[in-house]
Amino acid sequence: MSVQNQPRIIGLTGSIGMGKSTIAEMFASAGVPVFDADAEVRAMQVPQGDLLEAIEAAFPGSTGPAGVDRDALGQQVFADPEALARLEAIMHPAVAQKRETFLSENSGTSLVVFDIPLLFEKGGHSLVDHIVVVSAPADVQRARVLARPHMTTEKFEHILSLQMPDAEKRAQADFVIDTSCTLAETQTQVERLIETLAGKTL
Ligand SMILES: CC(C)(COP(=O)(O)OP(=O)(O)OC[C@H]1O[C@@H](n2cnc3c(N)ncnc32)[C@H](O)[C@@H]1O)[C@@H](O)C(=O)NCCC(=O)NCCS
Ligand SMILES: Nc1ncnc2c1ncn2[C@@H]1O[C@H](COP(=O)(O)OP(=O)(O)OP(=O)(O)O)[C@@H](O)[C@H]1O
Repeated sequence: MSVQNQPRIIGLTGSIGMGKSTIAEMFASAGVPVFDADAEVRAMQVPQGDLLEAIEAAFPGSTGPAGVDRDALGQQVFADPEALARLEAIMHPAVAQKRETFLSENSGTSLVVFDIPLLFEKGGHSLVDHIVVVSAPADVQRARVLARPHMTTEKFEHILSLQMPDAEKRAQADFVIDTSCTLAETQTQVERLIETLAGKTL
């Protein structure tokens, strides 16, 4: 939670394919600094990335000249809860450290966003002041995800089963942004939300 001289923190989350990354970009273009947990994960998995060695040690053969082979590692860990927990134990403390650095770099700002896909699942909701859940009807979500390369119905359904159901996320949200409308309409929802939160006292 924010303390004096710390920015107010918006926790931005949502299940696979709901439009969270798109909304995060809208916050960033409105001038609100965004901490992107997924981008930090990816940055630590490229060649020379901070965690390449640790990942190779835990998952032999999962890295190469192009860094972590995310498709292959994804297939392995999404199929095996113990392996996923092992990967998370490597990634999450490192992401937490990057988040602290981001906060100290933005200590003069009034509002920041933590874009964290697994905000509820991993207890990150206790770190933030306002929870924003990005949501869309299940059929819209499914169509978006199945249109992605390397995605199958089985993989989509399995990832969904690892995530808290959308209805539960919405029930715990302070604000819900619906993305089943046009991008322009979503943009308006984001701008209104920033106005609301900028004027709000905790
Ligand atoms: C396993 C990896 C390599 C697969 O990469 P890939 O590019 O194939 O998939 P991507 O990252 O786009 O994830 C696809 C979907 O799965 C979800 N997902 C990712 N990690 C997890 C997880 N640990 N538990 C549940 N869902 C997850 C994402 O939110 C997304 O909706 C990658 O997801 C990873 O390194 N995950 C572990 C780190 C992590 O927990 N990240 C979450 C943010 S801290
Ligand atoms: N009104 C809308 N708001 C947001 N996204 C929309 C909207 N209409 C269509 N889309 C499209 O839906 C897709 C949402 O993908 P996005 O990567 O933002 O989802 P995500 O929730 O971050 O997914 P993941 O959890 O898998 O990373 C994008 O291709 C985006 O252009």
